[in-house]
Amino acid sequence: MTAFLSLDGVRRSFGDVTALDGVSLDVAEGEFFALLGPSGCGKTTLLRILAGFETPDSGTVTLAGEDLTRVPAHQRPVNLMFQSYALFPHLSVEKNIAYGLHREGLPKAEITQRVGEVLERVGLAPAAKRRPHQLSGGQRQRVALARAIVKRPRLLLLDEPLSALDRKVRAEMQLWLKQLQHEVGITFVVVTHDQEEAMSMADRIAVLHQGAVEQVDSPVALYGAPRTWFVADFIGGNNFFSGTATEAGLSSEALGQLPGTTSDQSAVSVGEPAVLAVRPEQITLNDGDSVLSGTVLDVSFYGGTSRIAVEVPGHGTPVLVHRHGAPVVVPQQAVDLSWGTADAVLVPPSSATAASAAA
Ligand SMILES: Nc1ncnc2c1ncn2[C@@H]1O[C@H](COP(=O)(O)OP(=O)(O)OP(=O)(O)O)[C@@H](O)[C@H]1O
Repeated sequence: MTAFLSLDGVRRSFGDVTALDGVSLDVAEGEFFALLGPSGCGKTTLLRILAGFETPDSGTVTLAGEDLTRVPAHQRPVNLMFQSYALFPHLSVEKNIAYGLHREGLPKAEITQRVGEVLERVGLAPAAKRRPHQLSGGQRQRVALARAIVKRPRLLLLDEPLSALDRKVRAEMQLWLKQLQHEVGITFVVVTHDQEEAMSMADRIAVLHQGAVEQVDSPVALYGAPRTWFVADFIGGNNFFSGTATEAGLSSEALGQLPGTTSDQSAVSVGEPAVLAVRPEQITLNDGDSVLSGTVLDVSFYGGTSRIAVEVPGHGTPVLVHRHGAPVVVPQQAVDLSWGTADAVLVPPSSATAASAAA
């Protein structure tokens, strides 16, 4: 991959809080890249450093071969779309969009043409004369995006772009945002704490934890081959079992041999302490094999999927199983659980996992 945007060893502390602890990342041109992590992991600080609103204590930021680390925000070919959208309430949609171009002193005819094009692109041409308060949340969000892309930045930064929208509109906008990015070809870096949002939109995701990058990968690779316990826990649901890594999975004192595999990049060696992560949808019930036996505690039907909690003697937390369609088991029923070697991943243990797996 040829890097378009590169961060190299970026550090930033606020007093004794280390917000970024040596972050290195490469983003390709035209990529839709997500920075994902829980509150306080440093994603906003990283975005502000990319925008030029914050200076790293050390490390560099390079865009298209140019060192941007000391370049002021207004001289960067970068635009940041704020979470709050920050639209001017007294200006019409088209004037909100044109505002930045007027400030750049572009000729009127060019402004009219560019604003017209962008209004069409975001589907807001019929609403051009309206004020922000006459728009829905989704439409306001489109105005904010139109205002950002009309300036034709090389890099567009989006801070939790969909967080103000309700669930249904958000799902529509995720699709729309991805299509828009594809059409305009601008490199997007989006910050989100919502893993589903990152997974549904981004080409690649950097998972941040306590100011450091845990893993950078495609959504499918993050889900299927997490390298660390944190990633396995943060991306989707997982059942965790702790024990010792073996050639064919995990050896657990209480549960015996559990099948699993080591992901290519994870740092787990045979004979060492490890945690086995098993996705609820990879576990089958009563299919003739038995890796674990237990008793059904609870069954819930979510329309399309059933979620079954199974109590397994020797394991402190219920094992969760998802299956398509209506439930085929009932509470108190004895069940056999099974999964294949390729369906579960070994990751290095962490103190938090060891505690919850043994609880
Ligand atoms: N200006 C500041 N002064 C002091 N501490 C700060 C400042 N900005 C950020 N921090 C601290 O740095 C850490 C990372 O903050 P940051 O805002 O980057 O996290 P985040 O992942 O974006 O979180 P959130 O999702 O809650 O916005 C936090 O512990 C935060 O309290």
